[in-house]
Amino acid sequence: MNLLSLQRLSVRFRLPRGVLVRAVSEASLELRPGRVLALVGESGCGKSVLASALLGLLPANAETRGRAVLADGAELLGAPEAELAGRIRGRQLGLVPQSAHTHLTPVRTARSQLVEAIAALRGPLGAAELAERVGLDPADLDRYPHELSGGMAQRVALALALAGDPRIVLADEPTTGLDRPLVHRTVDLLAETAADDRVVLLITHDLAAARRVATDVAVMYASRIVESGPAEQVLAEPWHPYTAALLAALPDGGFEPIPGHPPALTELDRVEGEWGCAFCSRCPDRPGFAPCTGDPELVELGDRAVAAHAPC
Ligand SMILES: Nc1ncnc2c1ncn2[C@@H]1O[C@H](COP(=O)(O)OP(=O)(O)OP(=O)(O)O)[C@@H](O)[C@H]1O
Ligand code: NI
Repeated sequence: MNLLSLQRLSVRFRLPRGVLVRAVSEASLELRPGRVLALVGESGCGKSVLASALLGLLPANAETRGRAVLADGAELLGAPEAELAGRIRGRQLGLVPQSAHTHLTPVRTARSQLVEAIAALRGPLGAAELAERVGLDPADLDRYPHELSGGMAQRVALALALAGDPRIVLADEPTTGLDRPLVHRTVDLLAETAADDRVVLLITHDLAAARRVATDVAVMYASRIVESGPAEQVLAEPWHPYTAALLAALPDGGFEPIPGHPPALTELDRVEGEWGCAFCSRCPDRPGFAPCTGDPELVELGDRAVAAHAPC
């Protein structure tokens, strides 16, 4: 059973003078209970836009296509704001923000913010129970945000995200700016959250953090998911040259940076039309200057999927 199923989700932004930004293209994902799905890829590839689409938080110039269906059959895309605010956000989908410290109101204790969230969302657990669930001493809830260590602030942020007892937790770059030990504690906490029969969508460009806790990985490049599957398989034996390049850029993968830059998201139709795949211009596997003859759409093979390259 899926808690959330994305079916060919696309998002584009309409800019003045008819310019279109293709931010998410045909993304399909299954979010299953007990799993941590890491959505990885370089900056600007569309990860946060995908999360915003699920939460109904896209700006007015955005257009969506495809489906995002909850376990009860509810469709998230295009759902009325009243339903999203009253029934979905916080209750079915919780959001762990990028920066826990700046997300908290500085002049109020953690407890008062948590109590308010529980009341607003009519959450089933009290503040002390939620604190315990995220490994926080309930006494620490009486601290003001500036009195919280980085680790405590992360735990408060997670407690806030869990206040409405959502089964789907979206964490968008929850480890940005943290030192390595705190990165580990934060993602371990998310993994514990998932073990509680929830699913965590961990959006990150920290592949090492993803490798630590993810059960599943989806790799995004220039608006498309180019590879997905069980984490241990995808990260040990990547099929897409972009996944391989990301792994080679890690310290223990050789520290080999990926040359060049992704194409502009306003240029993707042209680039894919010309080259078959948007990664081609950076692809180390590409023989000479022959374009990919593959289709950028995902092909499923068992529980893995990869954009079909005639090998780059
Ligand atoms: N309202 C908007 N109008 C036009 N373009 C937008 C809008 N919002 C986002 N974009 C573009 O969509 C693209 C995807 O952005 P997104 O924030 O999803 O990237 P990301 O993968 O989350 O990157 P990062 O790792 O930096 O967070 C970017 O090129 C961004 O400029
Ligand atoms: Ni290619």
